[in-house]
Amino acid sequence: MTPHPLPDPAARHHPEACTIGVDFGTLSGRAVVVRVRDGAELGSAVHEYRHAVIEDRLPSTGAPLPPDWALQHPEDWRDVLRTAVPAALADAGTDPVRVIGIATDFTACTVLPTTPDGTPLALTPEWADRPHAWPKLWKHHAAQEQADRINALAHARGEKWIARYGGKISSEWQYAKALQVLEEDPAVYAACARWIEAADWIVWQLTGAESRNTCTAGYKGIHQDGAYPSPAFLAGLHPDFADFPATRLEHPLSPLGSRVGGLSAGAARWTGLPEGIAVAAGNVDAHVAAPAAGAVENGRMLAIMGTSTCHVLNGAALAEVPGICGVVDGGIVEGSYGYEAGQSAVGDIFAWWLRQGVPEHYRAEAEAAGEDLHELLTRKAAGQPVGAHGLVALDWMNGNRSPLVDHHLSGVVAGLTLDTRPEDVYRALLESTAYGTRTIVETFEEGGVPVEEFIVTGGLKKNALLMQIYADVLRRPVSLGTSEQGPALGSAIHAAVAAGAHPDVRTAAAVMGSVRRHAYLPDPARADAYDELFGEYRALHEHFGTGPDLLLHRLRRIRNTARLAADA
Ligand SMILES: Nc1ncnc2c1ncn2[C@@H]1O[C@H](COP(=O)(O)OP(=O)(O)O)[C@@H](O)[C@H]1O
Ligand SMILES: O=C(CO)[C@H](O)[C@H](O)COP(=O)(O)O
Repeated sequence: MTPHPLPDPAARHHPEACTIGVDFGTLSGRAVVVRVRDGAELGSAVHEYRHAVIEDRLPSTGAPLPPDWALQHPEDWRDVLRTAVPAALADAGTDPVRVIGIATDFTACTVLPTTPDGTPLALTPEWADRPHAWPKLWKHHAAQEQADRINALAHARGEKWIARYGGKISSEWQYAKALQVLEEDPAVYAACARWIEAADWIVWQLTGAESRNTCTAGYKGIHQDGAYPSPAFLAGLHPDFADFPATRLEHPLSPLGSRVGGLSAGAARWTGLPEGIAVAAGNVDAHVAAPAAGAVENGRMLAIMGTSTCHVLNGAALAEVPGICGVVDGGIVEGSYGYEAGQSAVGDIFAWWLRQGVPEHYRAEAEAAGEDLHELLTRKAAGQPVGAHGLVALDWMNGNRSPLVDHHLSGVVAGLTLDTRPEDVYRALLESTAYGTRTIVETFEEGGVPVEEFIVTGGLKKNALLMQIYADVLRRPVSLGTSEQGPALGSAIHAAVAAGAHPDVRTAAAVMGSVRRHAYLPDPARADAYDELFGEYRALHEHFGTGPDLLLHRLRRIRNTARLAADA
């Protein structure tokens, strides 16, 4: 077969030159085609993962999964490349020859064990029946016990890096998950040649060669000051864990926006793109969005609001802020310290209430009105005065990522009466996530990292009531990234840099990114009313989230014991 002619280096200067950004979210992958000279989004497509989030049963055997597990299927990710990319090209009507580069971003820490050539253990006949062989999605929360031990030992040994992660490493990140595999299925751990973020694995699928990016290594892999945690520290967790980084992580790290290879012939066939075009280093679905939404300058916090929310923020100086997810030099963009915090469930909380708390006649009403349930409940909830429902909720249905870093906490709704309606609870849940974000903003400011602007991107920015609630609760304007696919646009921007169309991410962001500043302004009267309710939220936060013997932990223990006994 005659190989594809390698792309003409001059192609990057063609006025219709474009790049592809592919955003791998929790529930779907989204591809966009973006013109590099102005950031115009020429076309897009979405592909829903066939297996969505695997929480109940292992796909290969049907065996029940233990509580707090969350897996995904690697073929669902490859399907995005085979379907959403060609569909986005078709939607754009773009000749593939105009595409000069592709970049991807992924949820993180979504991590999987592979063979030396990158084959997921989950897709091998020998290991497919073992739950620990499967990719652990970022929201896999069954490694909290391992995370607790990691944190206790890090503080006991005075590890310098622990302060870079707010004083606590999350059970959602690479080490707790890997330690859980080692302790619960050592054979799988032994067969694992590479423990790799899906953000890097998908790039491996595009180029045919392994690469590792600085973003996931820094925020999820505890790579700080040029090194991973020491063998002495790791041996203190488990004697066979001492060489975990050296054997399963070690690889040269590629900066964000760098070219890590050319599109392989196989990936060219999947995607319909020219073989050899630039492929950018992998990235995280939150951090990647900063250049798309005017958030590369220091002090501009970007909230990527979807299933969960990530708050990414650049700062001029290194500060040790308690309870954040992490700070990495150049972790968002070169030249700044990149800070990350987050809420492990936001859209997921609203989806839960739509599934469980809405009566059938509401569904019928929505269908008759041609609305989805979010739109119906939002419309019903919009008119009531602040506080009229008498509710305050804790947005911890999937644990608390920041600032408590505890995924065995759970949600609370206070103030329920026999008159409470579904839209009242829906609104209280919307508000609870705003209170959680205000707690994070205040944590950064108290920690010495200024937050001068609050910008939103992600699927939730379309909910006008939610955005106005955030402006009122935060007592500050809410700006909006204008793209409907912020992370995917961010990836396309990184692809443009990798392809040489722009010299660096900051320059590309100025040309290709776009933000609608101060789209929502706080209403002083509502903001005053929310100050009182935020005070009640903080009282619940302290009561249920801090202290030595927590009711929510006891309930989690009782729940898990009962479920495991029932499955035995
Ligand atoms: N109108 C809406 N108002 C509030 N939440 C919404 C609305 N529409 C969808 N959602 C929530 O958005 C989440 C999906 O966010 P999205 O950014 O599209 O995906 P991902 O989290 O995979 O990146 C779901 O949890 C869903 O419940
Ligand atoms: O922790 C993350 C980034 O650091 C995850 O990627 C994020 O929480 C999940 O993304 P989404 O809510 O868009 O599905």
